[in-house]
Amino acid sequence: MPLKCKPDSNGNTSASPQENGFSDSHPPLNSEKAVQELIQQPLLQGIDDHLFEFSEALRTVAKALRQVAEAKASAQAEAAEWKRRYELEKSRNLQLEQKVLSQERNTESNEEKPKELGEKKKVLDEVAEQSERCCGKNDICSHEVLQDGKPDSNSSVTPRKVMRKASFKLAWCCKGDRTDQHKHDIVSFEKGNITTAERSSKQISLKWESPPKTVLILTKPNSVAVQILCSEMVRWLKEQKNLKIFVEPRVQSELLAESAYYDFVKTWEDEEEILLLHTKVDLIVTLGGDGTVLWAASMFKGPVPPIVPFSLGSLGFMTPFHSEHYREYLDSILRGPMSITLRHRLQCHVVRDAAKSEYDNEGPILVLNEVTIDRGISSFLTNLECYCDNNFITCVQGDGLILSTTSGSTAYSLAAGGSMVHPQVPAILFTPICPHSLSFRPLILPEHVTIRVQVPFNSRSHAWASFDGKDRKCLAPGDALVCSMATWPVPTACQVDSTTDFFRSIHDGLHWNLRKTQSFDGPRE
Ligand SMILES: NC(=O)c1ccc[n+]([C@@H]2O[C@H](COP(=O)([O-])OP(=O)(O)OC[C@H]3O[C@@H](n4cnc5c(N)ncnc54)[C@H](O)[C@@H]3O)[C@@H](O)[C@H]2O)c1
Ligand SMILES: Nc1ncnc2c1ncn2[C@@H]1O[C@H](COP(=O)(O)OP(=O)(O)OP(=O)(O)O)[C@@H](O)[C@H]1O
Repeated sequence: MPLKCKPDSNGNTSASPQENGFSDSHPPLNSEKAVQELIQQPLLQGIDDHLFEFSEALRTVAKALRQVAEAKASAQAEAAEWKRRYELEKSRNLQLEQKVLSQERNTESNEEKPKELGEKKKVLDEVAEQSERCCGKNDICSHEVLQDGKPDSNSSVTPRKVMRKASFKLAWCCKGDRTDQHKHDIVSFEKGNITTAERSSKQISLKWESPPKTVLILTKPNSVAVQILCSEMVRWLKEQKNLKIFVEPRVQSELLAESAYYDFVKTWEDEEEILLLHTKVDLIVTLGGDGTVLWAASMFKGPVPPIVPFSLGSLGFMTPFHSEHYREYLDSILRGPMSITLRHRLQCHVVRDAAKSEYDNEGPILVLNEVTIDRGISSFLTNLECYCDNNFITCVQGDGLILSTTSGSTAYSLAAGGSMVHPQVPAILFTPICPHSLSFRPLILPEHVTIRVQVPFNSRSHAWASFDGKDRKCLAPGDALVCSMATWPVPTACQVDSTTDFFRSIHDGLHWNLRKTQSFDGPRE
């Protein structure tokens, strides 16, 4: 029976002795019922306390287990990356050693001529130079990343015989400086002063070392204009440039339905072949809007060949090439050099509380724009605990949170009040969606951090994660999303250079800060 409360002289409420069954005239122990209540009351209280403590302890253990699982997964990912680099370096060295050996076999006498000695030294120097040239450590070496023609050593896919890819070099350059050396020093110490020796993100230029031979064309579905341009472009690339052409199975069927002439166009049959596409394709052409660029990037879970995005959508923030001039553009790109934007991607893991020590078995998801955690169809506020390198950032109470790349800064993050950031800036944007607070400002975090977004155990509702606006996944209370910068960027060709293209997009695409100019014929100081 619930106890009724009445206020005392101080206004506090307490149960009266009569109402709680204990009165002066009937001492408590005289009543069997009262005895039962007396015995049970402190006992229940004790059990509740113990249960509470026990559940708190369980939560702490679960949290510790989750942290261990996260640390383990990130160590495993790092180890796999080191292993991949090691294998790559080993096979490179082996190739070069074999080159030296075959040269030695060709030498007729044991007395090597000075010229041969010189050549041998050159090859050995090449070995040394290559191992020095790669960024090593934790840097992303564009040479290694983009010239990598080998399937991922972790991949479960059996490597098949692959075509040779065109090789190329990437070089940082700024106005007046077209050096093609990799430079890694960010600071130098001169007379005790710290100075910036080299900027990390200069304009990047791609120079082919051998001509590209294979092009993959990806198209927006369901568009007649795209279909017409695609068949015209395929014909031109084959007849004028003699290139091998890959398209999606859907597009191959469309082309063959149009004419049997297109029987030279190649495609793939299963997911395994898609995983190996980066070893065959020198260049990707996209025909559509930004969504088609996102689609192209999502097909490549590892290295991505350079993308040339032609604009056949309405906004086209990442598609600077106008389709009507495709011949001139492709002509110049196939000859090289071309400016590229290395667009960073985020790598996301869903950590299930139910699995405790296991990452979601679907593996990491790479996004070019953003990962969004929102309330889905639930009408409750989302309640998301956010950590940056295990430091508590804040609890997002609102419609959700966007973790965006700088390329995605002009997409959903912008609509939620985030800053627009040049795509070459290496950073992660932390932008709340409709936060129910007056002081929540968006953040921009450095590229090296790991962000964890946790749905609390006591959350009233589930949250939903979506990746570049697709593949929604439910996050139950206790689940978390862990996000960090991915190793594999997306190189997109620039029409002019990344800065000119960026400003052109925000002016032409978003009409940024457009206002009628004030007339000059008003009052003056
Ligand atoms: N409120 C919003 O602004 C909102 C809501 C949901 C999704 N989105 C964005 O849509 C993206 C998916 O694009 P889609 O084409 O597949 O879906 P979509 O067809 O719904 O198009 C979304 C719009 O966002 C634009 N867009 C996409 N990426 C951009 C970028 N990096 N910079 C500037 N604009 C960009 C596209 O051009 C398009 O106009 C998501 O990654 C998300 O960023 C935005
Ligand atoms: N090759 C493809 N296969 C399947 N879906 C695709 C493919 N290319 C694009 N899409 C999807 O089609 C949708 C529309 O594509 P896209 O954004 O390129 O065109 P758009 O909407 O006309 O352009 P804009 O947004 O600039 O108006 C996107 O959701 C995208 O994910």
